[in-house]
Amino acid sequence: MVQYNIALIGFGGVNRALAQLVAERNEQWQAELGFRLNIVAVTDLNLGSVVSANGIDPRTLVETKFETGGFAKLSGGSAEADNEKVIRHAPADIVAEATFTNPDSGEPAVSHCRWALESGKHVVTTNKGPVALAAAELKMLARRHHVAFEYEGAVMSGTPVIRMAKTTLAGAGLTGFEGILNGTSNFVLGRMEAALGFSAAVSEAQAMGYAEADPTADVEGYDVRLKVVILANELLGGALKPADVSCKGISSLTVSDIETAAEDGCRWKLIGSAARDENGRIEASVAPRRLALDHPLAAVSGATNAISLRTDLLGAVTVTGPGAGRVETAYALLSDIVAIHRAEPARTTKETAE
Ligand SMILES: NC(=O)C1=CN([C@@H]2O[C@H](COP(=O)(O)OP(=O)(O)OC[C@H]3O[C@@H](n4cnc5c(N)ncnc54)[C@H](O)[C@@H]3O)[C@@H](O)[C@H]2O)C=CC1
Ligand SMILES: N[C@@H](CC=O)C(=O)O
Repeated sequence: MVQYNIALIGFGGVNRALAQLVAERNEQWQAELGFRLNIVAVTDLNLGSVVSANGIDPRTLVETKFETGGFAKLSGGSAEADNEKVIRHAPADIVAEATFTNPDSGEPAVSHCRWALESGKHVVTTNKGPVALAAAELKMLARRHHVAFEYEGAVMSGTPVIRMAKTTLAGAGLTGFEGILNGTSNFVLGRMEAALGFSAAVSEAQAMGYAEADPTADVEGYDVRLKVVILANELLGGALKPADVSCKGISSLTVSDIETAAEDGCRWKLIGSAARDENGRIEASVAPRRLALDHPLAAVSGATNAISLRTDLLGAVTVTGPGAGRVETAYALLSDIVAIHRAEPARTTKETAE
């Protein structure tokens, strides 16, 4: 039986959903994917940390109502998150980083990834900060330590974009993209179309688990800006920083703007885009746009995202699917683990007797 020991860093919506999936689907994964997951460590700023080489029961993790510092009550638990010690020394093969995204420095998530890679552990993350702001360093560390740095969920949650474009569209001549890349703002715009106020719509998005810890990042476009940087650098060979991407969010749009657009047969959408010109220069932006209803992105509703990848050989290839959500994003972590397993199963798997 192949089993990966996994450490969860940050125990909010996404990693909690991953623990729930482990509780429910390990047998199915073993049969279909050829491995199972064993949670050996969890840290969270509010809850503390817990480490157990034999594994922590995922049902206990998801079903217990922990108070602040509550992991101290578990065997091997502490009220302190102690991230560096846990990441460096827990007996994990894979570290799943899902703490909050810091759009300015990427910290502390960049350090979490760095500690894991330096100690020979694979990293899977949904956190946009390390990917947008420190990908070059973290990829170099991963190569040096013969481990993987995977981050499919950093863009469009569990909907495959980064790996799909890099592998399945290799050679198609990608020259640019435009898309709806933030589930919260698209959800908010839809609720405002139904005449709900801006703040109430944002509160609904928070309750659904779509929004960032600080939803300003969603509605001011900063989250999309990080995603545009990630896609431009990963898919168009850019070396963009957030400051290279002009950025405007949806917070200045009023219900009246939205009604006027509807009267004109249009709909407001927050669009992230980038294009490479013939000199190799990349222009990238984030801005609300009034789209005619027959535009391919106009019908994308709720927390759904969509991206049109412009290619030389195929024209536009459009992918649509969930752009946010706890389980949807936890699936992205699983897809990263599947990629690690398929790439080099002999490198890190632990063969244990059944
Ligand atoms: N929720 C979603 O739909 C998506 C989320 N993401 C990203 O995934 C990450 C996790 O998202 P959620 O689980 O929804 O966020 P969340 O806010 O529900 O959970 C984050 C958890 O990290 C913990 N945390 C914060 N700083 C920490 C630290 N220094 N050490 C240990 N724990 C710390 C918090 O206490 C919280 O429990 C974020 O970076 C987010 O941007 C990416 C795609 C979609
Ligand atoms: N807050 C983000 C979550 C995914 O990145 C969003 O709403 O899209």
